[in-house]
Amino acid sequence: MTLKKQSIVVAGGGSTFTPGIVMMLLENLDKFPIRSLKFYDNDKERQKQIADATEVIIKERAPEIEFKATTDPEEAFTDVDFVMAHIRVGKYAMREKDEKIPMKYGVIGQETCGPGGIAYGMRSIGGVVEIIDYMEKYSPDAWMLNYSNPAAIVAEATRRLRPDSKIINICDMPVGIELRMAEVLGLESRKEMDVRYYGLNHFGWWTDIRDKEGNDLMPKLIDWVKEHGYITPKELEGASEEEPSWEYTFGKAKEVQWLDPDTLPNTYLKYYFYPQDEAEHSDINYTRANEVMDNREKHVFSECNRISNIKTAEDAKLVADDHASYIVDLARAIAYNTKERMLLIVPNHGVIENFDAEGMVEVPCIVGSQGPEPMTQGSIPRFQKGLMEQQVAVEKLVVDAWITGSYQKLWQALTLSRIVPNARVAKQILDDLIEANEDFWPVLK
Ligand SMILES: NC(=O)c1ccc[n+]([C@@H]2O[C@H](COP(=O)([O-])OP(=O)(O)OC[C@H]3O[C@@H](n4cnc5c(N)ncnc54)[C@H](O)[C@@H]3O)[C@@H](O)[C@H]2O)c1
Ligand SMILES: O=P(O)(O)OC[C@H]1O[C@H](O[C@H]2[C@H](O)[C@@H](O)[C@@H](O)O[C@@H]2CO)[C@H](O)[C@@H](O)[C@@H]1O
Ligand SMILES: [Mn+2]
Repeated sequence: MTLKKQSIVVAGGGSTFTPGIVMMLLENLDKFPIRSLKFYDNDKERQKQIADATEVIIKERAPEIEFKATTDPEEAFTDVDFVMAHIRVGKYAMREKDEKIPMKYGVIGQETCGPGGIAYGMRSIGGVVEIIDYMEKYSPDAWMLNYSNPAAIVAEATRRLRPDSKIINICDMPVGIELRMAEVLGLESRKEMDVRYYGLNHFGWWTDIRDKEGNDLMPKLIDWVKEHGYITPKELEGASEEEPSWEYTFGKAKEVQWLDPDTLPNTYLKYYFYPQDEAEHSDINYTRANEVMDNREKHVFSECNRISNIKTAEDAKLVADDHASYIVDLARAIAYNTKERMLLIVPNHGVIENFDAEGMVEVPCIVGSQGPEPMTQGSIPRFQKGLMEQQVAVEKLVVDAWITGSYQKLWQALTLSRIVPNARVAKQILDDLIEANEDFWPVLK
């Protein structure tokens, strides 16, 4: 069967993840053929560095694909089937502030969790909605596959502000963890596992993992994780290629797992269970944003500029990663009705029987041309229900604050977060964040 060739625009073409997505798309042309690939960004210079290298790569490896980079929305979003969005409103400079301002008050600053995530969410909502509107104006039949973070707040905002839009919010943290689970189990691929999982984005639990013969893989995984977290056997023997802060996170997962011995946790729960540990472990003068600027950002841009300068990508050191494989799986599922089973962020609507119907939950879905069809997860225990009710209220209050311009709602959101110790500290952090974000947030009264 001849597969329809797709037209894609990457929104946030200057993203450090764009090369990985390009490499993954080029590795999958047999399964996901492409006629046109465009980049869109609001920072021409940043995007140009990635685009110039991509031009060399495509000329050498897939010259039949029409490639263009632009900052013009009409040019970018006309005649596309998919918008693959991974923007970072305010870029790393603002991520650095998200991470350092809370630390002034002894509170962990993090990209998508707690005060850092709330600040990031207040910046992202406008940028993501703008891209949805461009897509619907210029390619009304297209789907938006959104990676832009903080996915939980962006998902709640798009549910409220664009309820009928064809947008799917996704996260690759479960993918990254499942890759490690597969290594622990000695499996060839994480796709040999069928999982049951529920939660909010960056706030969930695996409850059942089986192989294709239906054998229960949870006991072996639980035995490993309660001892080692998601550190793999190879890493345990000292053969780690992971960045130290990520290795620390995967190791910390064991202390998170202890809270519910029958499940396996998303790594991000450490921020909600051990916020003080995370603040003590963090250096206000050099946070994750600094690590990313010094490593991933430097590597991606220097490698892209090298390729552009020598005008060949023969020895390109750009790799497709989990982030990329997932978005191709999702695009294929929609384009060709593959009925792929994937964790996606969708409106609850009864998927979790005893949880807020209007909460955006991360659960296994069967994906076809009509989009995601969630798989019900039944009732959840009091512990997780209590945690999720509190966290979803934080996320909803942030969207309330953005929509209404309410200082009070945002103060409530910060105060309600498990990561912030009290209302006074919440207000101190809020007032600093308002000042730092004056170019990005709506005016709060
Ligand atoms: N969902 C997930 O699991 C997951 C995984 C990895 C990364 N991400 C997210 O992907 C995004 C990109 O990450 P990164 O580290 O590569 O960031 P980055 O700063 O390297 O790239 C983001 C790009 O977005 C552009 N941009 C910012 N605001 C824009 C706007 N309003 N319109 C168009 N373009 C805009 C920037 O100019 C930049 O080129 C971030 O939101 C990050 O959190 C999500
Ligand atoms: O601190 P960063 O920018 O390196 O990562 C923050 C993101 O971490 C998760 O994505 C990971 C993914 O889980 C891992 O498997 C691999 O693909 O790297 C990604 C980026 O490092 C998380 O899901 C994202 O939401 C975060 O933005
Ligand atoms: Mn994520």
